[in-house]
Amino acid sequence: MTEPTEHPPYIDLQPVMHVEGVVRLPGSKSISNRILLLAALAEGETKIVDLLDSDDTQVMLGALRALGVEGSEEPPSAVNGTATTIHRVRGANGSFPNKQADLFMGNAGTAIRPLTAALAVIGGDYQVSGVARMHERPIGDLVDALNAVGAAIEYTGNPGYPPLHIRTGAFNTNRLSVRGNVSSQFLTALLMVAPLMAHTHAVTIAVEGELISKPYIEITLNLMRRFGVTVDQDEWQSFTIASGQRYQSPGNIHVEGDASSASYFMAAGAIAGGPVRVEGVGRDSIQGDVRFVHALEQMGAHITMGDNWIEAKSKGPLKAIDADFNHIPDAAMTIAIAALYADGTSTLRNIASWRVKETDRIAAMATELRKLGAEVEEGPDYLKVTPPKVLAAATIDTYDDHRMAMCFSLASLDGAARSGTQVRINDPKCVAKTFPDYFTAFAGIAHEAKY
Ligand SMILES: O=C(O)C1=C[C@@H](OP(=O)(O)O)[C@@H](O)[C@H](O)C1
Ligand SMILES: C=C(OP(=O)(O)O)C(=O)O
Repeated sequence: MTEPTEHPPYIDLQPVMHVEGVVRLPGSKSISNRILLLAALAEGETKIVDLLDSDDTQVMLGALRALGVEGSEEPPSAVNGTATTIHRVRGANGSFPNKQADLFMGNAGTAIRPLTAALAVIGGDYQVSGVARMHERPIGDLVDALNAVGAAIEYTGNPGYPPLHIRTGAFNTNRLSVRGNVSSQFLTALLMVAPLMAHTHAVTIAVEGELISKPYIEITLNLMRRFGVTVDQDEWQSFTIASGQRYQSPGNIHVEGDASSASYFMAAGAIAGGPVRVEGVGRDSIQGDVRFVHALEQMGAHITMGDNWIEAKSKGPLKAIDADFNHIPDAAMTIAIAALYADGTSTLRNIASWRVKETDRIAAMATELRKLGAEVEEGPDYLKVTPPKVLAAATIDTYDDHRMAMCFSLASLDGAARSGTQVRINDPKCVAKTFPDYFTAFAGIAHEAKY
């Protein structure tokens, strides 16, 4: 593997013969950004252990700092031989000290959506923006839900999309309604701020129509509970927050490893030998993406799980899969790559949300898989992948999408079938969104083919 130099335009991955090893996962992005906001809204100081350090958490930390929320970071320390980080957030108890701020949210959906809801409900004078792609990612369903009950949010660019201007509204409602078929993050955002609207009366949030990515709502409800707020759930249709509940710091809270980041190593083990073990998530995880390994099992991989680890190894060539991946949209991208090594055509269904994420992931995946020789059929909400007999060497474009870069590293895993051709990944640094050290971790389990 050629290590990247300063701002490398690409990284070349030599064909890998065998994978084996142990990877300690970085903290979960979804859990980290939720905990940061809940800790900021809570009463008391929260000590956060093993927060993810990546672009998405840095924008959340930066925004909270700009809003006057106080915090500190301790230098990493070793606990039982493993490096551990500690962040402290002093909760501002349901408000933000700074009533005016210009907030840059990068391309972090888990930051901009919940924070927009919090700013709208708390009130002030705030500008909220992101990178160019963030200004193409929808936020209209959330803005509509909030403005319908008295928020004062305006679009300063294109209607339906950031950037936003948020001013003080006048809330007096006990019922909100939100669409759930574009992103579950809108419902997550409303759930997280509902206690701030429920001082004197209960607040119910109704979901209009279909709700996608449901396991992420479970993460939200779980973490709200850890901060002292319980939600009465009526299936996936409505959520009620009883009055008088306030966020209280749980004292210490630990961030489990990122289950979506685990998917690349689990797939590597399933494709190219293994065993590969990830540490930091396991059967106790609150992240829906751990269910990714069930899809790998269906494809024929051998999976074992402990409370806080998962291990994957190959049991022979992978079998093609035809399944609904609505519940694990992020980890499902890894299945599209595992499909390159399967014995027939795989179909990933119900993945329309891919089109409004870091890039249009259905289009990007189809284009790049074809470069490797796969036959790909792309639909509005599905992808069909038929692998080639032998993967072609290719230069993969990553569209500023961390998951494109991480997924396509797995296309180097057919060392046995390919003599000396390589995969080039353009702009590998885009992995910094959630996993800055990804390529070092990948090199740690990858054993190159020798010719
Ligand atoms: O709430 C969350 O932490 C997330 C929800 C999902 O988004 P959608 O609900 O938009 O599918 C997922 O893709 C994203 O990476 C993280
Ligand atoms: C969709 C993703 O991110 P975001 O939190 O920005 O929606 C992702 O990480 O795959």
